[in-house]
Amino acid sequence: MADPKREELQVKAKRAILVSVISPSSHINKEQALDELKGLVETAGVKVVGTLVQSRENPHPATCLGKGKLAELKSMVKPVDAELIIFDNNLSPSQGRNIEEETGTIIVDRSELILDIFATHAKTYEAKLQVELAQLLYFRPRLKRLWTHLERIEGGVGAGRGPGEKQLETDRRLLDKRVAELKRKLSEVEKRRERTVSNRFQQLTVSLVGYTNAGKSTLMNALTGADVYIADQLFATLDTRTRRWELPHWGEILLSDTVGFVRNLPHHLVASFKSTLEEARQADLLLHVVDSSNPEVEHHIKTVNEVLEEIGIDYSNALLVFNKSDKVEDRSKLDVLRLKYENAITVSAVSGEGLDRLSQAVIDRLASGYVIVEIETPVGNGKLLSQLEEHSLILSREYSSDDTRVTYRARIARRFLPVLKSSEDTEIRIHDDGDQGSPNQLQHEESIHEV
Ligand SMILES: Nc1nc2c(ncn2[C@@H]2O[C@H](COP(=O)(O)OP(=O)(O)OP(=O)(O)O)[C@@H](O)[C@H]2O)c(=O)[nH]1
Ligand SMILES: [Mg+2]
Repeated sequence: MADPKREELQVKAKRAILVSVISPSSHINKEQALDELKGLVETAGVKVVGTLVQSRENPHPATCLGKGKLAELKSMVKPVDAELIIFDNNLSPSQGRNIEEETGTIIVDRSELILDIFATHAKTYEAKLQVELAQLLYFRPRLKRLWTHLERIEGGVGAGRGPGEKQLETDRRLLDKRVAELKRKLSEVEKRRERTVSNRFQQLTVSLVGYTNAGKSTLMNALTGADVYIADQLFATLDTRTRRWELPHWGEILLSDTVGFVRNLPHHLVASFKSTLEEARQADLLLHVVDSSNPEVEHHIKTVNEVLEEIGIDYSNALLVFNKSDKVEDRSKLDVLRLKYENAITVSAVSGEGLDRLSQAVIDRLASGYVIVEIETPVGNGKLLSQLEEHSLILSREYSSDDTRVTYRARIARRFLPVLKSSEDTEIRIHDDGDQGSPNQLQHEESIHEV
């Protein structure tokens, strides 16, 4: 069921020249400049037929490339039969138009390309709404150019002249209407999600975040087993990116996967993907997965942290996971990284190396925020039971021999401890040991209430 409106916005041409304008002081050198873009382009199903990199202090305000390079680009198009030119830079609407006029070829910039990839990959209802919204917002100021695309694609007469202002006005109004409609639908979905997420208080959640291609999904499969999609009634509203993860000697938690980050993420996309990252915002712990075999690893870490900050997710407690250790050729580089990021865990989602250590580190992190409580109370203390059900995970109930009293054992976040009020006939004991809350190993006891 292709949505014709969306179809129009997708890159259809298949042969492309890739272009990048980089600053001479950039950490990226000319040879590497297009590596990432090549990966993105291939994901979009486009064939690279030529490349051009210019080192320039600042992109030219009118054409991004300097005059000479622009002429060079123009001369490259015909011999290789390029159907479009893809810039690694983000172009202003007028830069895009100018380059298009100069080269006579469709121009796609970094944001458009990423939007296009997201549009093809969006699977869930919400993701589709978000991508469409992001696309419309991005294209709005570029409508004029888009019309030129369409005319060229259809080989229409008057290519390059663009539609009359009147037509543009009508289009903008239609577009604004659709934007409003998408926003309304999204806010409904968000409300529903908020409810689902907050209902899941008792179940601890860990979220995987990280640069695109770091191996988040692979790690998710390795940790949770390939086919354990959630089919349980209670979580029926979750999509398949959240799975159960059985931590040894700890119990079951939820692990959720998120969309990958890239540098220069289109601004509108960041905003509209905020709610997709709601899982990450509510998570008890973030696992920040990085591809430790990638030479850009430190920049990836920085980018991810910047995006997290931009969308208001606290990453100070994230646990860094150096993935793909099997692929690292120069182990000494990995050692340097590990010295720098001392608490990071090194793993390979493919070979399984380090996964046990990762589970243990996750348990240690989660445990520090939780304690086990033992509460003895008369049977029928409904108020206490409902408090426990709301704020803790009940691990066991045991009745006294005459069935008049019950002892609950429950795991509760420290911050919720004040909720539990002792009374004359209720005794609360907190088990707070080095293992902080592992349900199987209770040692030291600390009583907050003496009967
Ligand atoms: N050698 C090696 N390859 C890995 C490892 N983990 C993941 N990969 C590969 O890296 C590629 C990307 O893996 P994904 O799991 O899709 O990465 P992702 O982080 O989910 O990517 P996005 O969903 O695009 O953000 C795949 O080809 C994986 O097979 C690993 O530990 N070692
Ligand atoms: Mg993935």
